Amino acid sequence: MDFPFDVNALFPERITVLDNSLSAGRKAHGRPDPLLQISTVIDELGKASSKVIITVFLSLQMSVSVCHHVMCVCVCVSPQAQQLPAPITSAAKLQANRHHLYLLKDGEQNGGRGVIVGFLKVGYKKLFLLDQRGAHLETEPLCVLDFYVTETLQRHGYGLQLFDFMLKHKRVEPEQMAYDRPSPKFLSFLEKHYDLKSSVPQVNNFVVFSGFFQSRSAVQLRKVPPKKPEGEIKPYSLMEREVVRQEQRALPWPFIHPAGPPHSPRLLPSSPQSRSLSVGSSPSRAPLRPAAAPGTPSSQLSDSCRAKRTSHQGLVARSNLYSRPINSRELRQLLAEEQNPLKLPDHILKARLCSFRHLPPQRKIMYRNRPP
Ligand SMILES: CC(=O)SCCNC(=O)CCNC(=O)[C@H](O)C(C)(C)COP(=O)(O)OP(=O)(O)OC[C@H]1O[C@@H](n2cnc3c(N)ncnc32)[C@H](O)[C@@H]1OP(=O)(O)O
Repeated sequence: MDFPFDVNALFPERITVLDNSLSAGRKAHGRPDPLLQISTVIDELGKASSKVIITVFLSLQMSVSVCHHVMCVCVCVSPQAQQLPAPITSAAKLQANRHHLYLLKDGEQNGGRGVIVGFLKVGYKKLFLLDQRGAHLETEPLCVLDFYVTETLQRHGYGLQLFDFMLKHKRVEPEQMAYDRPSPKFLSFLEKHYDLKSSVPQVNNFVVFSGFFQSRSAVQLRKVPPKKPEGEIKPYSLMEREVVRQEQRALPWPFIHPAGPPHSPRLLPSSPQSRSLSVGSSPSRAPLRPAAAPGTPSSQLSDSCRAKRTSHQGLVARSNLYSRPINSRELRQLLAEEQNPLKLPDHILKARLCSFRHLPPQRKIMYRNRPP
């Protein structure tokens, strides 16, 4: 790839390592690095590399379209129109990340001004990977993120020169690295030059080879902590108990009881109507639902609830006539009187009696003294 400026002046070395400073090392002729030109080189290489990806993407897409919808093959005119990915490599992205970009030039070409042959971009990434046994590991390997050699110069050994340089520079072995969506050419390259062929299946786009997990120390591979053990998670039963406690606190007197024993069966706890079945006074909150039309099933239900509530208020009022805590027989009697003809189901009656029996003495006194 040639440029309208002197590549040799810009990049004195055969292979230049660029980082987020976009500095090419030695400054040519005492001048500051021509950032704009370096940015142009990176951007153009990034675009060229992404074209390869886009071509693969489009050919895959076309073949899928042809297979499944013979009549609906869409011709893609521009990457933007197809919402294809932006170049993986650009000057701006390099500046924004802690990656390293290796640039290979051929200084002899282009009338001695040199051409850019290709580039390789690497960087560390936090990855969750599966080992051969399927265990999740948190890793942060050096990853190959982008790799490109100009079309006309491929299969001339330039890729190998770049890759070998990077391995020495980073002091890393090929099997210790992860590869971000490697193309078939790149996979073939890795197999040919580094004998990397058996990859360990992953659920993300990264490819690692079998040596990856053996060659890493325990420090580099951190097992992803297992899901919280059951004991640490607040069990549902406890949460429910907490809810019950809150409900008990919220239950209007006298049907609350302080601890332990069974109490009124919970009937649709979220429904104000079901709540009012077991209360002795009107709900303090405004109704959550609009009033139902008369004659509808829900209006019948609320009528029945209202009647029951009135009945309970009556029960409270009558119990206040006693000058001592009433016993269960008396309560039963009161209930029978108050509920008639609205007979409470046995289990509710039983629960109420039970609830009453467990009222502490002071509550019973309050019960007695409570105004109607
Ligand atoms: C994580 C990523 O970056 S994935 C994207 C990788 N990049 C690409 O696919 C872009 C297009 N391809 C290229 O730019 C280059 O082919 C690279 C970077 C993959 C390899 O660079 P090269 O200079 O071609 O590699 P080099 O000459 O050192 O090695 C040649 C070997 O690479 C593989 N290879 C290179 N080109 C091809 C090709 N067209 N078809 C199949 N295999 C190929 C082969 O194994 C080849 O050996 P062979 O010729 O004996 O079959």
